[in-house]
Formats: sequence, C-alpha cells, structure tokens
Amino acid sequence: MTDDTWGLLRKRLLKTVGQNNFTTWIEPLELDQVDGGVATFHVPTNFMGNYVSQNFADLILHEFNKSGEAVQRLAFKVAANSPTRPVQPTMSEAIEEPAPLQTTVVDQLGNQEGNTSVKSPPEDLQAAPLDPRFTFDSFVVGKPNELAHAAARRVAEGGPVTFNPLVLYGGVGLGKTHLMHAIAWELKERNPELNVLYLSAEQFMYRFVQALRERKMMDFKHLFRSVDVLMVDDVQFIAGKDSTQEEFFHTFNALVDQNKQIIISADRAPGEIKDLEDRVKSRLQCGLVVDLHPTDYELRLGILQTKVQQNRKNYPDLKIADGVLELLAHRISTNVRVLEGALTRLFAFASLVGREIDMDLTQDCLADVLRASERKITVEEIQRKVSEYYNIRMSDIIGPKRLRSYARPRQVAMYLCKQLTSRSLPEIGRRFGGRDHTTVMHGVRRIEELKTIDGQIAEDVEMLRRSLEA
Ligand SMILES: Nc1ncnc2c1ncn2[C@@H]1O[C@H](COP(=O)(O)OP(=O)(O)OP(=O)(O)O)[C@@H](O)[C@H]1O
Repeated sequence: MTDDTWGLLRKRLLKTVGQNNFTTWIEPLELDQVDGGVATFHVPTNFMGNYVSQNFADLILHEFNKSGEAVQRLAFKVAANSPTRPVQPTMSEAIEEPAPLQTTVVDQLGNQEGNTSVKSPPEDLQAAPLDPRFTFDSFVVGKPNELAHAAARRVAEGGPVTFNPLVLYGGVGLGKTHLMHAIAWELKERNPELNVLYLSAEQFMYRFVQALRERKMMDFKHLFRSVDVLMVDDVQFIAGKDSTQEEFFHTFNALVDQNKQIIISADRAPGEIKDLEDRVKSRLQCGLVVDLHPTDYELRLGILQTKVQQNRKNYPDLKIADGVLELLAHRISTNVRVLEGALTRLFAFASLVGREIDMDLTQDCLADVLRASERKITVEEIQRKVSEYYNIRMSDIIGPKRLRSYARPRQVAMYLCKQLTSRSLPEIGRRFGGRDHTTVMHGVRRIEELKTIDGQIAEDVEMLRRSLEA
C-alpha cells in the first residue's frame, strides 16, 4: 500500500461523504500501515476514532477493497504523545473474547451492573463493518419472511419516519441481522451523508460501561444522540442489566423525539423478553413489530439455489446432482446458518476431492449434520394433525373409505409424510392401512399438482407443515 493509493482513496471518499464530513473526519486520518488485513490509522482523539469507526468504517473498507487492497478491519491509534488508546471493540472481539471478566461498575445513578458479566476492553480496538454480503439482493423472500422483508424495504427507502421503532424478531439464524445490514446499506446508498449506527446490544452495553469507566458519558450521549438511524441487534441481551436498560431507554426517547429512525432486533417478541423493563417493552411495541417465521421448505430451497448461484464464481466447475438441494432443504430445517454451513462444507469437500456433488458425497460429507437434524416428526403425528385440520377422524384417514372428503386429506397426509419424514413409500403405505406404495406415490404426485393450481390446497399444506414444524 503506498501513500498514493491512500491519496486516491481519499479523493474517492471525498466524493462519497461530501466536503464537510471529509474535512472533519477523513482528512485528519493518517494511515500508519496496512498489515494482515488491518489498516491502522493515527487519529488526534479517541472520540474521533470512535466516530469514524462507527460512521465511515464500512465506506473506507469498501474503498480499500475496491482498490484491490484486502482489508477486513480498521484500527485507530491516538496519535502524537498519547499512548495507544482503545477506540472500539470489533464485533468479533466483543463476542469472541474468551474469558469475560466479572466487573462491577457503579454508574452515576448508583445502579450496579455487577451481577453482569462485563467484558474487559480489548487492547487493540477496531471497527466492525457492515457485512457486504448482507444486502436486499442476496435476501431470499418467501412466505415466512415476506412481511419482515416488506417492512425492512419500506424503512430502507428513507423519507419521513412512518413507524418507529421497527422491531424484527424471530429465532436464531432466520435473517434478522441480514435484514438490518441490508437496510443500512440501502440507506447509505440513497444518502451517503446519513449517520447510520449499527451495533449489537452487547456492544451498546460495553460502550456504555466503558464510557462510565473513562468518565466520558458526554461523548457517549453525544455519539448516540447524533445519529440519524440507530440499529440495535439482539436487544434481549440488555434484559436484567438495569443501568444499560436505563441508558438505552433515554437514548431511545431522545432519538424518537428528534424523529430519528430506530431499528431493533430480538430473539422473541418484546413482550416476551424476560427481565426487560416494562417501559422499555412498551417503547419497543410502539412502532411496527414483525416476526420472521421459521423457514419453510420452499424458502430453504430458494436460499440454497441462490447460494449455489453466488458460489459459482468461486467454484466454476461445480456440479450438483438432482435432488441434493431438495434433500438439504428437507432435512436441515433448524436455521439458515446451518443450511449455509452445510453447503459451504459440501462445496469445499467436492472441490478438494474433485467430484460431482451427488447424493453419496452429500451423505458422506454431511453425515453429522443430517443425523443431528433427523426429523422427529412421525407419521402418526401427521395423521393426527391432518385429521384435526380437516375435522375428520384419524380412523377415516387410515381406513378404506374412498369418499373425496377423506381421500383428499389422506393424500395431503401422505404428501406430508413423504416431505417431512424419512419413511419410504412402502413404509408410509403400511401405516395408511396397508396401502400399496404406488397408491402413496399417486397421492403425493396429486398433491404436488394440486398445489400449483389450487390455492386452497397449497394453503392447507403450508399451514399443516408450519404447525408440524413449529
Ligand atoms: N432469507 C434469507 N436469504 C438469504 N440468506 C439468509 C436468509 N435468511 C438468513 N440468511 C442467512 O443466514 C445467516 C444467518 O442470518 P442472520 O445472521 O441474519 O440471522 P439472525 O436472525 O440475526 O440470527 P441470530 O439470532 O443468531 O443473530 C446469514 O448468513 C444470512 O445471510
């Protein structure tokens, strides 16, 4: 990396951030070195390092990478005579630090966070950029996440704040962080001047505690109250942490009063977060609260197909046999992260051994994942759910009657058994009153056809699948 390259990057940054921001925040940065994927800068003050890392880090990283310099992180050192000062923990440092210290902090209000496990500040502090992979383009939309996606899109358009806050909630690995980053990217693209601050609730707490320790509460308040958009991920983390909740509450109110957009994510509905103060809960419920439902088969398949396309550039010779993605979509229903991990492993394995990804290779390579996610849903459970849903007796589903009002639910049940259990067609037939496997196959095919032409059947199947997978 030469000084000239940094000079060029600065010119490009000037265009993106505008003259005022450039003069205040970018011009004073002195590039010290680029080493091991980390670009280190000298900054005049700790506050400035913090501000730049929060507001411009992803832009700077983006420019580095565009110029061919592989930089994953930024680090800031306070220049001149002052010793190296902490600026900000990376997301990974904050999360991965091995042994959290038990620290007691007493704030001005006398509240203690001592029962909290507070991590000690890392020595070398860096910026956590937005993940460039988490954009709207790479987010696959299906029934379970369409509302959350639509709400995220609306907020990402910017303009007057219509619902505040936007709360996205749902189980692990269903795309909350992805959607938040996508909003941030889009907002920044539409208006590069916008101050968008994204951080986890854990980082919020850590920064708050650090500000208390270093007696820099004014800087803290200034930083958080001067943003245009605040995004706090995994807000359930602050439950039970009294002083942090208090500060979060005040930050929240100050921003809402200024009509600044707030976006929050949580692993469950705000009302169900234990040890979250009622006043915080009620603030979170004031805006739009949308959930990301567990994925369904179609969404999982769509995500897998998209990821395969995205990976084509890394593995141009990639060949995947028919049925492999369907198998993964059926069998790995826990969360998208596990699904992605399975695919990544499969690609790496296939390219190492130079083989096509077929069923055998998949079973070998992912034996552990497939075993762990073996379906627990039983044929009986499906028969019971289907009979309840159509309001008929279970014996009518299993029995010989050929009336349409029994035959169709029976076919739906057979279809679900094929999709959601690992039973073979003859086994399924046996459990449906000793029917032949060809009858089961016919039933499964019939439902597959009907799903595409009969909206009611498609909905029935979907509802049943959801309730079985819940
Ligand atoms: N609909 C989707 N389309 C494409 N990728 C998705 C989708 N949903 C989730 N993912 C991917 O799955 C992974 C996990 O998603 P993400 O980190 O956003 O989950 P999360 O809901 O924030 O989970 P956690 O509760 O653990 O923080 C990411 O790599 C993300 O890109």
